[in-house]
Amino acid sequence: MLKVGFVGWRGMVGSVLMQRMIEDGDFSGIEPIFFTTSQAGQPGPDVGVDVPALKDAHDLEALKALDVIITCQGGDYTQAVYADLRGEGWKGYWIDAASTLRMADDATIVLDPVNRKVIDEQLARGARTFTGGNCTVSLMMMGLGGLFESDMVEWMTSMTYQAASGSGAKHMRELLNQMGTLRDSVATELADPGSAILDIDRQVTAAMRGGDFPVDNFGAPLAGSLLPWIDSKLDNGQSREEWKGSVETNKILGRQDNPIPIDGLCVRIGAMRSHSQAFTIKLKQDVPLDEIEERIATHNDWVKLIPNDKDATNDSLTPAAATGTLTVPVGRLRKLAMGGEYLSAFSVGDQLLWGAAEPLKRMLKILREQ
Ligand SMILES: NC(=O)C1=CN([C@@H]2O[C@H](COP(=O)(O)OP(=O)(O)OC[C@H]3O[C@@H](n4cnc5c(N)ncnc54)[C@H](OP(=O)(O)O)[C@@H]3O)[C@@H](O)[C@H]2O)C=CC1
Ligand SMILES: N[C@@H](CC(=O)OP(=O)(O)O)C(=O)O
Repeated sequence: MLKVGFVGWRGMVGSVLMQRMIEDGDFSGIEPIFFTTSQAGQPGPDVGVDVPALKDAHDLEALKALDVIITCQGGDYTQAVYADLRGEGWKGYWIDAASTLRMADDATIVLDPVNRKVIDEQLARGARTFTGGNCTVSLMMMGLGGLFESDMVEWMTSMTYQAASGSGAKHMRELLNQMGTLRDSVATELADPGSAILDIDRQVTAAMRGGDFPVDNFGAPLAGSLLPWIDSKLDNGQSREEWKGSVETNKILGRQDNPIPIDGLCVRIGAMRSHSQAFTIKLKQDVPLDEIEERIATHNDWVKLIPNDKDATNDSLTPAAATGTLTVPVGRLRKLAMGGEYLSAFSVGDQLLWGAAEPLKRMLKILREQ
């Protein structure tokens, strides 16, 4: 029976992973061992099978006894442990939600509905390090996988609308506190249908700019506003999040030698946990729209084509509709005014499911089938 160690299982991404594994009965047939950086010795979680007390996540001897380690603990933990573990000769499988190792030569980015072939090739070569992709990248590829599979894309831009959860649990709380503060600042006026909307707007703006507005985590108002920068700045003016869109997509597709140009702007908005993206896609040829729709809709079991009309779009192509589901709706498909080779599309997806936990969960399953 595979001995599988879980690190970071009680965090936000880890909790979603636990929930999905319990739902699908993934804990039966493995020997799960839970690790912590702060609660060693405490009882392990209830996952439907007996588990030992929590072990110290920095205890290399305990980690070396494992066949597989799945970590959702974050990049700092990976930095602290991975190289030492490999340095001491550990040959187990490392499955990681963090970005730290993604672009390393010996790491494979996993998104098996899109790149199962790449994963299988890497396994056959003896690869032992697997990482989940960036959330916007994985969600984009789940939605548009059919276009990549049929090699239709010459280049693409992705303009993102990313949820607060991508920054972590504290940020989700702060977004709600910001929303509440704004609402509370005009509670009296809102209760009076006769009050002037421009007065309400002035008060809300003053509250947003006020010294006691809660911005400790985001550093700026997000509720009632947006933040057009995610992650650090690179020398070429891209944000790191924007850079990932290109390098990770091409690595997932196994075409680093012949990359598809992909670029865009990544923007944080006041959604809770579903990322949205607007795409401009330059096709290699003027392919008819019904063929494009067919390719997209039949690529995997989770993509859902949304008709390009107002009711269907506002009903099904939103964070409110996609959150908590594995469905990746794709819509607003139409040819742009620039010509038949220019396609627009819009997609949404839960960034904690396909954007983080689900590819890791499925990679463990692939290992179990080996
Ligand atoms: N957030 C996201 O959207 C995505 C995140 N990732 C990656 O996953 C990593 C983890 O992200 P995320 O899950 O958001 O991180 P969290 O901050 O939610 O959890 C990380 C760790 O914090 C510790 N912790 C301390 N206090 C608490 C508490 N009150 N509740 C739960 N855990 C607590 C836990 O470790 P311990 O038990 O050891 O104390 C936990 O494993 C990221 O750093 C990133 O590398 C990847 C894709 C998307
Ligand atoms: N940066 C992403 C979340 C994330 O954790 O990405 P990565 O796994 O690439 O570090 C966001 O803010 O939405």
